[in-house]
Amino acid sequence: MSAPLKLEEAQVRLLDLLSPTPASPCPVDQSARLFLAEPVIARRTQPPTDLSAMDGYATSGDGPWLLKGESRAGAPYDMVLGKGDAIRISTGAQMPLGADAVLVQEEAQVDGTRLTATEPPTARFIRRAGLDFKASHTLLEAGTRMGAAQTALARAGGLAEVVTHDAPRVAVIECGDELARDPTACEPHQTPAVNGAMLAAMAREAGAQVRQIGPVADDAEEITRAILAASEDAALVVISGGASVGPHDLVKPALEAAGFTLDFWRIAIKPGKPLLVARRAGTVVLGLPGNPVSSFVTGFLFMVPALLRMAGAKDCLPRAIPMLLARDLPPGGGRREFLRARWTPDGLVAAELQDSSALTPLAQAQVLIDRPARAEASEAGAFVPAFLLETRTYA
Ligand SMILES: Nc1nc2c(c(=O)[nH]1)N[C@H]1C(S)=C(S)[C@@H](COP(=O)(O)OP(=O)(O)OC[C@H]3O[C@@H](n4cnc5c(N)ncnc54)[C@H](O)[C@@H]3O)O[C@H]1N2
Ligand code: MOO
Repeated sequence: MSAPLKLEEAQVRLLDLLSPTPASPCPVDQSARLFLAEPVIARRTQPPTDLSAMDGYATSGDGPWLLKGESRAGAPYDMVLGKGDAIRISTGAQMPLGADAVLVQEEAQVDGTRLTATEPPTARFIRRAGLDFKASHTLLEAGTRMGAAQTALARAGGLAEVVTHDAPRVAVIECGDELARDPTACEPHQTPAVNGAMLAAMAREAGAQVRQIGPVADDAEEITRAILAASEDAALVVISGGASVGPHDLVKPALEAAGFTLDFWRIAIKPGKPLLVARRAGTVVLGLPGNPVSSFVTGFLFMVPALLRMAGAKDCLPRAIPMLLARDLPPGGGRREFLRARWTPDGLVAAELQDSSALTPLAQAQVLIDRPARAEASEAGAFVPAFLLETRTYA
């Protein structure tokens, strides 16, 4: 049995087996959550001309000024201002030719057509043409995830369509004789099936189309059939449970029977050690350990990055950020550990209960603390690397 792989090595091995989905044009307004297959290039300059950043008066030269007219957003003043001239102007309206400053309304005094100022007008309140971007500039690179701000930028750049990768398809299988599909009808010898729904929710959040299969019994033939059915239309098949060493952990023999080759098995992290990756032609199977928290953590560290790779993301792996500890942490164990922690206004508080079956602390956690193997104790006030669970830390 080979030694468990280092986390980062295993992540790269998995990502290297996967490729992005095909690309197709998509209306900008419907592109949220998809990843760009081609860069977004500006078709226009923004702003296209100098604009006023304030409500007030566009002025030319020194005052007092003679008021000549008005420039409103959408209705510009189309004559040239001479020295000593001014016009009324609104925020976002075009500066007329010849104007060199803006006098804000609060500092203006108007008497008929005569304008005077309590403070001098300033060019700081002019938004210069091209301040935001110029035509032909790259606004968004390929591999960027579209969201609210990116939609706004692409539209401002004059685009109605962008080219995005199709949403990846993933099948999620859960196995175990003890799993009750219906949580309201769970016998004492059973446990409600949670991993399928949990992983499906994570995958949907990552932008994937999900097919959920199971619960499947601990039976090698049934698992083989489920894997074959799942791989018909999904390039990634995620199986939870049955990945360990017990006599009922049948995912490995089932994969072999379905014609898959094991790429690696076991990684040096807690929870999540007995993770496996196998492949056959264009299909990759990611086998996650059955303990629900192990499935969640490895879903976060492996499944979501895999889906992001398929979705065409530039950066697929989550990035840890240094975060302040609100409470002391005891020394780390022999395996690199991902601790469930709450992110309070005082800093991070790791859950007391770190058992890989315990869903209560998981559901209360906003953060996973990345604790190195054999870490020394850390004191409150120290910074530790941590992953935010519910943000766009991936891309
Ligand atoms: N002798 C050893 N035993 C175990 C080892 C080991 O190295 N040597 N590793 C342990 C570790 S670490 C983990 S993690 C688990 C993983 O085991 P499996 O992937 O085979 O998972 P199962 O045995 O099928 O289930 C474990 C546990 O989780 C519950 N479970 C499974 N699937 C679901 C689901 N879909 N919904 C809810 N709960 C689920 C299951 O009932 C078990 O309680 O192995 C250790 N053992
Ligand atoms: O690695 Mo297991 O996932 O510790 O519980």
